[in-house]
Amino acid sequence: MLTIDHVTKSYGSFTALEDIQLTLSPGVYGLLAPNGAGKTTLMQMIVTLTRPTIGEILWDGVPIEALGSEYRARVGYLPQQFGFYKQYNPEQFLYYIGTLKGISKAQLREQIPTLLEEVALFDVRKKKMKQFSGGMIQRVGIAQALLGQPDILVLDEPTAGLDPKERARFRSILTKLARNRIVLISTHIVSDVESIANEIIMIQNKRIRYAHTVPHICQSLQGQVFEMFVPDDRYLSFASEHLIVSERQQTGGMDIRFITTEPVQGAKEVPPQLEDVFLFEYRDEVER
Ligand SMILES: Nc1ncnc2c1ncn2[C@@H]1O[C@H](COP(=O)(O)OP(=O)(O)OP(=O)(O)O)[C@@H](O)[C@H]1O
Repeated sequence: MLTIDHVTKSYGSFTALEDIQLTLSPGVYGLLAPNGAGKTTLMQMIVTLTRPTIGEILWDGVPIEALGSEYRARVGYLPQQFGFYKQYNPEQFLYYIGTLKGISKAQLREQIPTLLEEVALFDVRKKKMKQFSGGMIQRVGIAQALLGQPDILVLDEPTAGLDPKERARFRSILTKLARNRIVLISTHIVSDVESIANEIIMIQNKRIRYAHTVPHICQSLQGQVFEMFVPDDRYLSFASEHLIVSERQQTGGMDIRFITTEPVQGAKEVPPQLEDVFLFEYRDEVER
């Protein structure tokens, strides 16, 4: 179990995260927040690239700093900017990274073919990566993070730049990988994690806003999400009075999904979704 115990991180006089308190046990965690909220900072502390200014991180009750390399061997990390060698094929690259991680040749021979299968790259294992799509490169990135069979897998915006088909493939791969390990995925795209995360962690104003299941988080907007048709001539005044979460053009007006605490005539209440909560919580930060 990984415990983030009252962690604050400052860069000089700027505080990026404040009093973060989290407990992670095996499962998928979606770290969901707009850019700049501190997702990378939190992940970098978990993978020991940077240290908390205040507080500490513990693995099964022991501070990770005290565990040193023993802890780092249990962690797999895919950074936001993942550096790879275009001239290498995935198999060569995994041998190279595995050797740097100190994994024995025998273990690599056993692990690499399985990993390539798991991320659906076995058939292209001998192809140079310069020919690969963004999605294929990200899958190589996951495979390298999985070398050494880590207990904690940290993926920083792994779906950035991927098309919808690759995103779907990614979700199904991650679901399989999450058995018996902690998988922490950061994203600012709700649909990337909504269906696969056991728990969603939202950061707001440098603190944890939510760390809970999707249904539990959605309850926060129960009875406040509505849909209705708004004719063109009423659209502008409606938009200025309500928080619109989505809209679809129709003849003569718009089908609008919106959040309100006041009753609106003709509006139909609908069950809240995670996207509604995300747009509501970050209404001043998210560009729409
Ligand atoms: N080394 C650093 N020195 C100073 N400020 C930093 C440093 N690293 C991050 N920050 C600041 O801390 C805040 C959180 O950054 P962080 O990269 O953790 O956010 P993020 O949620 O991962 O966003 P993104 O997806 O854009 O990376 C930002 O305001 C950022 O400018």
